[in-house]
Amino acid sequence: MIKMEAIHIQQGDFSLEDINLTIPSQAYAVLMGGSGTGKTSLMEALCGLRKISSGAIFINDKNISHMDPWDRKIGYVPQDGALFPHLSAGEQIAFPLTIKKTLRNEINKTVTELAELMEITSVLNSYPNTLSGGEKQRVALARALAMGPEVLCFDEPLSALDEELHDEISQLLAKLVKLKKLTVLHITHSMREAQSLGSIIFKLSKGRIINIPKESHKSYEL
Ligand SMILES: Nc1ncnc2c1ncn2[C@@H]1O[C@H](COP(=O)(O)OP(=O)(O)OP(=O)(O)O)[C@@H](O)[C@H]1O
Repeated sequence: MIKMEAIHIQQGDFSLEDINLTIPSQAYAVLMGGSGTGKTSLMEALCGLRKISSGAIFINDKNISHMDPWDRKIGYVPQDGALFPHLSAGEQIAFPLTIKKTLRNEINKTVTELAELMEITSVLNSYPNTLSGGEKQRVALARALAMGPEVLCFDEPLSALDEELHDEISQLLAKLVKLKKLTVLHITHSMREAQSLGSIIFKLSKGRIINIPKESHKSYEL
């Protein structure tokens, strides 16, 4: 379970105050809301990439508010995947494990397993500039899974993909999350995406989190 309690974020003139969000274990939560409402900021706070001024964040009742990002057991796929241009696909997947000084043979085993799962074994030695859009997303996903996370965070993971690829990666996300029994927070502007993947849909609007009941997803004005 993810619990964000009374979160306050201040950055320049923008602030979020008293944000409360609960996502049950193994739920697939989708976060929607207008541009600039603070969705990415909230996700980055959860991942430990943005400072919170006050409040607390729990994962499965453990207070992670002051933990380093790599200790939070959260896999993060930022907007556009954010692959490192100078690392091969295999090195990208190995990266979080290298930071944690994992043994080389353990790293190799994880990279091999994740590459098989993501069907990217043939491109492990390729660099991002030669990967297709779908391959890049698969590498970013594999990298997010490398540390064996309990939670996955996706920031608009499908928005840059064409329709065919959108459906392919969308199905892959749904499959992975079930297989690995993960709890998910996924940001999107697409209600279609939210409806097809989400078990819970939240909207961030005017500094408040609103839970959109499942039965009213279709008619809800975003
Ligand atoms: N480092 C920063 N310093 C100051 N202001 C920032 C910083 N990062 C983001 N902001 C501002 O915080 C607000 C929220 O940004 P954020 O990226 O969280 O919104 P968002 O809901 O994810 O938007 P979008 O849907 O367009 O991606 C915006 O007004 C943005 O300009």
